[in-house]
Amino acid sequence: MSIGVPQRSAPTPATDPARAGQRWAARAEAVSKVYGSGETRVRALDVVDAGFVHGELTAVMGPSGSGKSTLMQCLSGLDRVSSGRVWIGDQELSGLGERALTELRRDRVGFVFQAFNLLPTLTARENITLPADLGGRAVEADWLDHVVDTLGLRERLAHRPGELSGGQQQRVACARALVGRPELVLADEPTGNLDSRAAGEVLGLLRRSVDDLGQTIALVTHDAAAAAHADRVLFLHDGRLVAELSSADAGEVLETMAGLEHAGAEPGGSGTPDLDGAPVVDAAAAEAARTARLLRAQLDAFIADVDALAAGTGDRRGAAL
Ligand SMILES: Nc1ncnc2c1ncn2[C@@H]1O[C@H](COP(=O)(O)OP(=O)(O)OP(=O)(O)O)[C@@H](O)[C@H]1O
Repeated sequence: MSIGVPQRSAPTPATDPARAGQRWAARAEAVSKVYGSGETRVRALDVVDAGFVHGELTAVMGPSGSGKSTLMQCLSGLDRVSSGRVWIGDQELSGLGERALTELRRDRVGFVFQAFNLLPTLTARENITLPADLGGRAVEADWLDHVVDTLGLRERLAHRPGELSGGQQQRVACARALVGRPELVLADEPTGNLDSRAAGEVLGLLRRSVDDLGQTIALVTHDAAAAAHADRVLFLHDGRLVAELSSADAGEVLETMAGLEHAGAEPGGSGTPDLDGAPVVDAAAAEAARTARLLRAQLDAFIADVDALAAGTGDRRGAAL
């Protein structure tokens, strides 16, 4: 498959006739995201149209710096788009204030990251129910049982993270993301810290959570074997959506990635400077900024919960902590 570098992304998901009637868990329409200004200006996303079909596992691939994490952050409202529109289900994000965005993230989006982000002093069960406990929502016991059994965690519920393997910790993080039945789970390099056996286990359970639990998952990965678990694979290059594969095997994914790198992406590179000769933004700094934004969002959620508690609507916090 040969990959050119098009001037614009693939057809708008909402208007593409081939996609008529699809139910979108999330979509981005003509989304651009620009970081910085002047010489350090970087166009991380450049008029991207991308949709995530309800009940499917969609992988997002592309060379380093191609905009994968930025797309995930814009989709989840962790970052504001510079232009374009984003929906979670039928809720458009652009008109929402910070508090409404925080609540939408908490109630309708589940996150799984490379670092498992479990609280070390809580048991696996307490970690899984923490978001619901913080939000003052009851956990449906039958659903919790179903998720725990699907993920093979029944025997580990009383263990703390330090007593679990990396793969088991990531399964707990997946259960935490799934138990609230979010519209969308965003999994950003969830197997990046795992050995190949544990990675295979986690990918298998993400697949089962789509097939058996009806979940919608967006999976950011560098690994062609991981992307081969997906129903569709979207490829970003220089901030643009440049290719899409359905039910691809690892060989087809690798071939497409090779085409992208041949088209001029920097493997392991660190940016798409907007101006010729502009300084390249340091990837570690971008990662630190991303972590800071995530922590900020968690803090916002915490503050919103405290406000709810003060208003008498969030009475389960004490039980969790
Ligand atoms: N907060 C930020 N400030 C400035 N530039 C940023 C910021 N976040 C990302 N970038 C830049 O935007 C571009 C896209 O970054 P992004 O992290 O989305 O890429 P990626 O495809 O996820 O890369 P990787 O595979 O290395 O994680 C890069 O050039 C990056 O340096």
